Amino acid sequence: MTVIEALKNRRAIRNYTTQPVEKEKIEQILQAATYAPNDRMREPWHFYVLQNDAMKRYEKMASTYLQERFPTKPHLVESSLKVVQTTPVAIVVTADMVENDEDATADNIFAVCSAIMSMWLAAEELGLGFVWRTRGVGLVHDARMHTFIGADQNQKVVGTIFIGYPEEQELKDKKRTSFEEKTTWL
Ligand SMILES: Cc1cc2nc3c(=O)[nH]c(=O)nc-3n(C[C@H](O)[C@H](O)[C@H](O)COP(=O)(O)O)c2cc1C
Repeated sequence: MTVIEALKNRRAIRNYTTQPVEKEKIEQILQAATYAPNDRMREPWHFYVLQNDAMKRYEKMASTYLQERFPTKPHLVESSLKVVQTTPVAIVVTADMVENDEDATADNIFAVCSAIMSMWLAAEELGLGFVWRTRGVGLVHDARMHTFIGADQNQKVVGTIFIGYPEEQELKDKKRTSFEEKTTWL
């Protein structure tokens, strides 16, 4: 598989089989992340891997959050929790924030985004489904996730990654705007 092919094939995969994900594959994905470009080699990422009991604790925390956030939408709460229950592995990725340096902090977040994309492509090559979540059960924008993983004060949660072997499913093509419409040649 060429890089261009992996880029074209890559999709957000949200439904998984019950097949466990081998530790070696999780490690390959984490290793891929560490090759990402990053300013001044700060390597500003950290990965919190959740499986088994940790996923159960995550589900409990997500349940409290979702019920508070969507008190009038029990179906949404239920379907969101099902997602957590049926995901074998989640990886919460943080970026280091640099005290009194907003620009360096932003660059660290950009580097972590690059690392997550590398993880996504590695998962594609390894035959694993992958989605980067921020909203809802992703809990990236809620302090509870930060507390749950035991992150330091200087770490910012950037993504909650869900990984598993993909369930057979037909994915609708997503129309992509051509680069011509998104490009200005100066
Ligand atoms: C920063 C970021 C946040 C995302 N958050 C979510 C999310 O909270 N829930 C979700 O289901 N998908 C999430 N996604 C996945 C996108 O919805 C998905 O990539 C997009 O619909 C394009 O589909 P594709 O990845 O299959 O090409 C996120 C993707 C990115 C890059």
